[in-house]
Amino acid sequence: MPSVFAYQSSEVDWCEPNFQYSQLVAEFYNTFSNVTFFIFGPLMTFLMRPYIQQRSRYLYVLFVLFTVTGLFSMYFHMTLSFLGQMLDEIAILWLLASGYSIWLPRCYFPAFLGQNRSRYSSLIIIISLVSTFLSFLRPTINAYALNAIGLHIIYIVVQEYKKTKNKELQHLIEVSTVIWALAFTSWISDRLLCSFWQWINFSYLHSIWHVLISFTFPYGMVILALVDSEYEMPNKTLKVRYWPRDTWPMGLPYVEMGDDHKSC
Ligand SMILES: CCCCCCCC/C=C\CCCCCCCC(=O)N[C@@H](CO)[C@H](O)/C=C/CCCCCCCCCCCCC
Ligand SMILES: [Ca+2]
Ligand SMILES: [Zn+2]
Repeated sequence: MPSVFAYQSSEVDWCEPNFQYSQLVAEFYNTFSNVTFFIFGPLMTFLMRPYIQQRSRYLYVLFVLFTVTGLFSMYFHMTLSFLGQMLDEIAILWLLASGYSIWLPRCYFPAFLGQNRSRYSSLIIIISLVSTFLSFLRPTINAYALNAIGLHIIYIVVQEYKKTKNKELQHLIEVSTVIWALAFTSWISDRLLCSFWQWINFSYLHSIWHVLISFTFPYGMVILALVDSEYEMPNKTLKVRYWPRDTWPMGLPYVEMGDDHKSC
């Protein structure tokens, strides 16, 4: 039984040919396409810190986990080791869990919890701990399970799209859902259609997944903050801004705290 640290000790191997450019980097493009995680993670943390300090400092955990996920994904693709795979997938699990515990609107809580967020968060922690142990039983299905959670997040967001009258929120949901759909299509194509992609000598879809899914993070943070504020901070206004300039045709969305509504 090879060591969990050993190169290619994971049962998962992506479509990109291995060790094409270096004996130290198994999948070159899949390794370095994670760089956007190291840009968006710290940048979004900096841009959204006024919101984080008003809403919940636990959001720093989510933002840090996003950056750490990119680091573990880089290590995973560099080595294709079992340790790399598990670090990557467990980081994603806890990233999603932190988002669920802070931002899932109470109306989606299981009925037996009532509207009690602290009891709900305790349930999320228990489920995440159990899932962490279960992830070692059939590691090859972990990523599919994590994508199924992603699909649930999209479902929640689409339900909120139907409820809201906020045109800017609707636009952000439309854009992020298209980005996520393109990302997931790239991910599943790399997994299931690798022989075709290798035949046409284009086996870089998983690298495209990394870049596209990293873009869902800024959009996801803004969407969930706007949705959450309608339920949890109805008297506060959030302003959507775009980095580096609002006036630029393309930019990274983030939220700023607006002036409080003074209820008379
Ligand atoms: C109410 C719930 C709030 C939850 C908010 C969470 C938002 C998280 C946003 C982005 C997370 C990106 C994580 C990407 C993982 C990158 C590492 C990677 O590629 N790992 C692969 C191996 O290298 C592995 O095979 C991937 C496994 C699948 C990961 C599934 C992630 C689901 C992300 C769902 C994003 C929904 C965004 C919704 C936008 C409105
Ligand atoms: Ca490979
Ligand atoms: Zn990857």
